[in-house]
Amino acid sequence: MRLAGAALNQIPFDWHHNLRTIREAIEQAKAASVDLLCLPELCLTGYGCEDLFLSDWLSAAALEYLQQIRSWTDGILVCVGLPVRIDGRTYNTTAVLRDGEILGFAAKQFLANDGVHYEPRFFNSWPAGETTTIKFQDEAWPLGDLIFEHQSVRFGFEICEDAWRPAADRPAGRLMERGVQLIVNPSASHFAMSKTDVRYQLVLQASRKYNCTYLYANLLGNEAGRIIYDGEILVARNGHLLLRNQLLSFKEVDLECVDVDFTVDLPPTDVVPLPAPDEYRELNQALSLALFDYMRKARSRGFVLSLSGGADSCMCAVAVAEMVRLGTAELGTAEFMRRAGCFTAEEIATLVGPVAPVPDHHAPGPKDASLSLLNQEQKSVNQKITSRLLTTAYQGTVNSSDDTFQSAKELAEELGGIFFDWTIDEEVRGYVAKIEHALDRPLTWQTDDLALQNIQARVRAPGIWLLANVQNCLLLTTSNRSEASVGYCTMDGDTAGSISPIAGIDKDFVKKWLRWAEKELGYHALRHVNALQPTAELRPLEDKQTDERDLMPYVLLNRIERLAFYDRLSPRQVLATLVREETTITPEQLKTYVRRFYSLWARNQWKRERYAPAFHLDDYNVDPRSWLRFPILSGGFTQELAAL
Ligand SMILES: Nc1ncnc2c1ncn2[C@@H]1O[C@H](COP(=O)(O)OP(=O)(O)OC[C@H]2O[C@@H]([n+]3cccc(C(=O)O)c3)[C@H](O)[C@@H]2O)[C@@H](O)[C@H]1O
Ligand SMILES: Nc1ncnc2c1ncn2[C@@H]1O[C@H](COP(=O)(O)OP(=O)(O)OP(=O)(O)O)[C@@H](O)[C@H]1O
Ligand SMILES: NC(=O)CC[C@H](N)C(=O)O
Repeated sequence: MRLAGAALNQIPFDWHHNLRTIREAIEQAKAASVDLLCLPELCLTGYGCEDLFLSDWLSAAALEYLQQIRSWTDGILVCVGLPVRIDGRTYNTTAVLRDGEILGFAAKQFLANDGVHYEPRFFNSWPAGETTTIKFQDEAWPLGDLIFEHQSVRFGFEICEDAWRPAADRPAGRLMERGVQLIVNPSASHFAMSKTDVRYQLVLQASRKYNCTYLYANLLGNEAGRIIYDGEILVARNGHLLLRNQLLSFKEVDLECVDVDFTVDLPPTDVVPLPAPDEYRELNQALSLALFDYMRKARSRGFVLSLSGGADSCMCAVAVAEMVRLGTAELGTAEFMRRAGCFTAEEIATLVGPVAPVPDHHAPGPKDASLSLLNQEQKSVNQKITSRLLTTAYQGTVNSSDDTFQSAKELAEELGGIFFDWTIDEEVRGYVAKIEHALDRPLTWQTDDLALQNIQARVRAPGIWLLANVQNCLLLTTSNRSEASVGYCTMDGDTAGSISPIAGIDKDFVKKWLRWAEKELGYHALRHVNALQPTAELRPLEDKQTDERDLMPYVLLNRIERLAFYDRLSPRQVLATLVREETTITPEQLKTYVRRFYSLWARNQWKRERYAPAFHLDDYNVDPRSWLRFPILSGGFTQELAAL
């Protein structure tokens, strides 16, 4: 039997788009003589419809649209994910279609309720062993804990989270008792660095443990704004890996197939581990794809960035250039520009000649392209595209240094982005003078340190917003997770913007990634920033302000953050862990850092609530709208910290 999975890049309740990609996948599968095709979880509506899943109309519309898909399934069995609402309860299901008929709906039994997932808010879990009937017009179909048969192969479902539960709970064991040979898993499993390894083990070990064939297909791309899907497709049999695709493709449909002969036994084998994932490369691909999808789905014309020459803004700039490099390498220049949605046919023709009307489904995947050196011609084409998609500005003050200016200017030139440079001292002086006049006293660094820092960061916002508005672009804000944790940012100043691409990753990782990008991606201009200490450059230069002097070493900040909010330890436990781990810092100093972290954390929840939408990239983040909820007003750990 020829099995296929198709990763789809969907958009919440964009029926036209979602049906088009589903149809495209089915057509590709038919052309490849596929017998059974698995599409991702909830691919008909999109996974990220949020509270709309609670409305009657969304599921009703999905069932209507499912009827259109029936006629595309002649000669093939297709699994299509959609919500079904029965008696005011919504179930997360996969419809099984064949030869124009709906055979039934398998329903998800375990709902994802951790990290970025809030499924129990929208869905009800389906009880194991039960079935019901749903009616539509004059037809009725079974729904629930079902098994199916195709070409004499019995198969059943685990829908995403179903497979992440302990062996005693998950459906697989019960499916085996019912004689199933194939488990199909349609998923919407969010990207996080290194997560592919966990998924690989899950699928391979299940195929081994249950002595079965396991077919897994994930969603693809930045579906709804924050969460990225890597489009992983896996097929395993009795511990053998039969198929694993390139992840994080820029294609809308990534179909992969493999033949399995169910009439012949395959002796079980121990699972061969994957090589350790390269997180720098993974992040590069995920960030590039996330930006591309966000830009085109928001119907924007590119990005504007206040480029300080420091680590955070340099990383954001490189990410846009990498979006162009990886996207053109996989899709080809013309198709990349067409999909970006903001280039005219004339612009595309000028850069690449006559536009190819049909995308090439067999173009190499992102892995092939990610680290290969570009020829000079493609490099120059990419720079021209980047000049349309990235506008940057250095906005200096008397506190800015030549080092950061050079870093910003050279990087923008190397990437091909537009670079402007102006100073904001006049505006800062204007505001300060107004307030001095109003208060009838001078503002000084001795009395008004933070306020004088913040006004500089804020004065940078209106100009860069104006530039973004006139160009119809998204303003990138450069905050990282470490800054977000301790509120080391000026609200409505350097937080101003419409997306925060790197707010999910910590500052230490940002610095390491930039060193990797200089060496592996060959961006030589990064040598400047890689030689700099992170600094806000908001105090007079002779003050030698650095982030780590204001706060604490970033590695330590990151460790405290993880212990406190990923491992969920108490302040006392965090301190005890640090004292055990850190041999070069005194316990008294560690106590100061722990106290500083927790008080800044609690005081700055309101800032995290106001960050621009951020991508989920690491195994956790501090965004209250995706991973980590925390009260805005609280006791602030006062007693816990006093007791340390
Ligand atoms: N719970 C709450 N809900 C709502 N608002 C609350 C609040 N608690 C305080 N506030 C208000 O917050 C305001 C203070 O916040 P805000 O004005 O943002 O400023 P603030 O947090 O006081 O200071 C900003 C910090 O970020 C650092 N910074 C700024 C800019 C750039 C960089 C860099 O790394 O480049 C670093 C700077 O060195 C300083 O340490 C006050 O007006 C206060 O009333
Ligand atoms: N001179 C400047 N010109 C333009 N933008 C600036 C300037 N200084 C600060 N900014 C903006 O404010 C943001 C916050 O500054 P921050 O210091 O946190 O980041 P960074 O300068 O990119 O990195 P680092 O902290 O490593 O120096 C910058 O990323 C940038 O968008
Ligand atoms: N959609 C889901 O059920 C996803 C949950 C699963 N734990 C994952 O992260 O992949």
